[in-house]
Amino acid sequence: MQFNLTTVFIICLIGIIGYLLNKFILKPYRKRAYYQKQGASVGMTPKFNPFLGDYKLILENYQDKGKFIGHYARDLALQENKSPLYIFQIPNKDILCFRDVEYLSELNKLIPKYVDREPIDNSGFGKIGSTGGLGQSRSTKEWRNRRETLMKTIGINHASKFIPLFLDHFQHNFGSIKTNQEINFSQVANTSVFSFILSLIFGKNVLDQIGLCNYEQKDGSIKQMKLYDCMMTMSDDMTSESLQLYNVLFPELIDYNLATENRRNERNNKEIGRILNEFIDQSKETNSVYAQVIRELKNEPQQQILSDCISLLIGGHETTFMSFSSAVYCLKKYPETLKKLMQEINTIITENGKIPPEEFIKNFDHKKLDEMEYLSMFIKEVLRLHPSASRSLGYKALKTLKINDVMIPKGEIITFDVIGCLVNPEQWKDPLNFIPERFDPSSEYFKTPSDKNRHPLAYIPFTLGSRTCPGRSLAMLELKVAIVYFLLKFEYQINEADLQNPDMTFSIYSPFELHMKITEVKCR
Ligand code: HEM
Repeated sequence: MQFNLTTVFIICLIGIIGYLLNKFILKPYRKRAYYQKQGASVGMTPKFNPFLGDYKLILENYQDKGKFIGHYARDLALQENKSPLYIFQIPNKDILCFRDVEYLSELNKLIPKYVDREPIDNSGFGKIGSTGGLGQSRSTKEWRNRRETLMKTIGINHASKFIPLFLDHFQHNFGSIKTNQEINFSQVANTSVFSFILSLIFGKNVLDQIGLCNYEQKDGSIKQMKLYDCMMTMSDDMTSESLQLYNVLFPELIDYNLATENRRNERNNKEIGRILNEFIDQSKETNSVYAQVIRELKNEPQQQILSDCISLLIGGHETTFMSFSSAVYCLKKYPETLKKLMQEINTIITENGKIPPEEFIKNFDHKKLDEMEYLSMFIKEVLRLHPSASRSLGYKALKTLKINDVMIPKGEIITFDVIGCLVNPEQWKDPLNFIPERFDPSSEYFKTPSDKNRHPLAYIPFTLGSRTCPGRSLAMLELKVAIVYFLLKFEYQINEADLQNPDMTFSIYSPFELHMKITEVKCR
């Protein structure tokens, strides 16, 4: 018996050691060797760090310099020795990132038949619904049908009908700010965008009608919270959890909720789902996105539509308020840009003093936004230099593929290196300089450094193809309205140290918040 137990123990130990060696050392090295053999088209960090892979650099940067994952991708993209693809090696999950337009173009032709959506990790709000939502599902016929219906309801061609609702939420959160008040802009923008998108999806005043969540705190005690606070706390929790070393080393802990913290996140996720379901069951709302989709897609299960709506909520929240923060930040960092934009607002919006700002805000004429060419270029440049999503969601190679000169094995996880494309020095002149005019065909910056027209895939803040962001039109409109609203209403200051910080940027996983002083409230 004694002997048997010892043998079993030794066999198990050898098994575990073998598993760990394979996972952390053999597999990643094999992957590197595979791509190294294929020549210079696939880049990788010069030295592989056993156990942590490229995550070591990210963690160091995150902790020591206040940098975050997006910076890592940007730094990589700016390296001199550029390759069109690179592998980003994190324990158990190597990801092949595309950053060259020709390769992207080839990849795009293979989506969705041979390359399709694969969630990179299983964490997050996507689990609130019982099934994967819009952003996590494979591109089936049913998915296409659901996506088209949802896009119709978020107003792909006439999103302007949501402007009054949007302004209501902005006025509610920004309206009471006073002259000389110091504000955490990120927080106010976050609340405004979240409450807008939640109302758009589930109905006006949803936040007042929804019940309290029983949120499980880190010490195990339950705190009753409003849905908004619950989701925000959870989002912060999940960001910090995903950077915890144990989750980095063993992503299975997140996938299968094996660590205590992940189990707690899962329980809180379910609680948010319970509150939303409860609300939907008793809601009489008929105009919300959810209600419209339920009416149109009678054969789809209610829980699938709820999951899809949550995809919209998650996809349309952080990305948009972070981009708004970047825009407001850039205006102070680049005063010439602010001057030009104010001139355009004076000429087109307030017609050189003829229309008082408060009157314009009350009767917002969205057609005037279409005339604001500089505003459009400004937002495009903000999304180029500060993309709120530094890379796409995950895709998977469904069979072995050849993309140009690179063989990609079946099962490989693939993403678009959004930030890498947006600062690609072959496509953009002075890629790190903020120049809105680069979107003006008459500007010298409109062309590539070799004086050619830019490739259509050079500009991909929302990515491209059949899985491109379904909220892009809504997002562009929201940003235009939000910026005009903010500039008509406030004068503000951002402290010099923040303006001079070259790493300050606002995007998913960014550790920064935008603080400012409101120096004048120009209208109520
Ligand atoms: C400035 C704002 C936004 C940016 C920069 C942005 C960017 C992106 C990016 C890069 C993706 C990944 C696409 C891919 O994997 O190829 C994405 C997907 C998605 N976005 Fe957005 N987004 C924004 C706003 C919105 C809004 C307002 C909504 C909804 C109302 C939204 C909903 C979604 C959804 C549902 C997906 C998943 C699409 C799919 O897999 O089919 N996004 N977005």
